[in-house]
Amino acid sequence: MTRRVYLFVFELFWVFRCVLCKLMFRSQPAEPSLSFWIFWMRNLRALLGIGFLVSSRAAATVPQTCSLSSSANRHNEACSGSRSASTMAQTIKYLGQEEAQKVDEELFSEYGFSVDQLMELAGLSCATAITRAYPLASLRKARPALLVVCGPGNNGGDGLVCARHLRLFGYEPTILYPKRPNKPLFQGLTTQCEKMEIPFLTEMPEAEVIDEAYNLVIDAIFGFSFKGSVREPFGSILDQLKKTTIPIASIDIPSGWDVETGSADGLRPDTLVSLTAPKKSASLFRGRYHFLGGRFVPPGLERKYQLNLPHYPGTDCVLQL
Ligand SMILES: NC(=O)C1=CN([C@@H]2O[C@H](COP(=O)(O)OP(=O)(O)OC[C@H]3O[C@@H](n4cnc5c(N)ncnc54)[C@H](O)[C@@H]3O)[C@@H](O)[C@H]2O)[C@H](O)CC1
Ligand SMILES: [K+]
Repeated sequence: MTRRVYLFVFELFWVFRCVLCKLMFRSQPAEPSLSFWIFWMRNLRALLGIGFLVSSRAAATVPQTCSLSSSANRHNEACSGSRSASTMAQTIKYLGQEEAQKVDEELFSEYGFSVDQLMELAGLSCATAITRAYPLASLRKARPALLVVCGPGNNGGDGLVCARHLRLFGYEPTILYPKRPNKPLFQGLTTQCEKMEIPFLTEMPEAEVIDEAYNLVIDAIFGFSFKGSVREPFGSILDQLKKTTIPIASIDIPSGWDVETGSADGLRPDTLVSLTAPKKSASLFRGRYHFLGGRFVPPGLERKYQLNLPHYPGTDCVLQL
């Protein structure tokens, strides 16, 4: 600490000298090198760090300071260390259906989010997870073609957003969207995809055609509001998907699975992207990649539902579990 104070005084002196030279002689002392300035900034930051440490110790009642973003990475690293240590001891919570719906409702009613906001973040998380699990260079077919199957609720909306981002990431998604809700949100998302020149299919291809034409299927049919036995046209669509051999990436829940108890003869996705927090059925997921996405949970909501979410690294919107 004494060394840091000494350095800081020295650096202040240097700056003062520069200013003085400039004013008195309209000249500059030997130009400090870039490495000098980096050195100077680092130590100034270190000194400010000391100040922050002292003031945060004094304010011992402030429970969590990790959400401060601009106190440099050094602070974030310190937080991530302590946070991951604490979350390692507790395990991430797997939500039941009702609880998942309550968390969702509270995000809108108590925390002021809008659906399209969260859908955008959820869809971006899914697209990012897909780029991690299936990078463009790893795809087997000459064209980076993907099939995105969208259902009638918000899970389908996540699929549309995901497709749009994947298009921007260099993939070639094609969308099947057989039941389109008559709401401005979904109409807007559909228009955006059309304007991104993403083709829409009018009917579900046979499993062999899918295997031939695409590298991956993105399953955005049902999420945490799915209940009962599957109604048409989704029964036939899921039957085809079960027969495909290319990987399936499911958004939030493998479609057709009971949200809590899964399905013995349902889809077997290769990837699952759980949004906000995994649902109970995710414990039965046996694919290769399980990601957590939807990095938008406010701390109060996380505490209330004891979600024990793991720490997302840096600015990532997705985390492999
Ligand atoms: N908080 C978050 O994490 C967010 C998650 N998002 C995504 O939203 C879905 C949940 O959306 P919701 O609209 O509530 O439900 P679903 O998409 O699961 O589908 C409802 C839709 O499906 C029909 N349906 C239900 N059961 C059946 C059935 N047995 N057969 C046929 N059709 C059925 C129902 O009638 C509705 O039309 C969540 O999983 C996330 O993916 C948000 O995007 C952002 C916030
Ligand atoms: K799904």
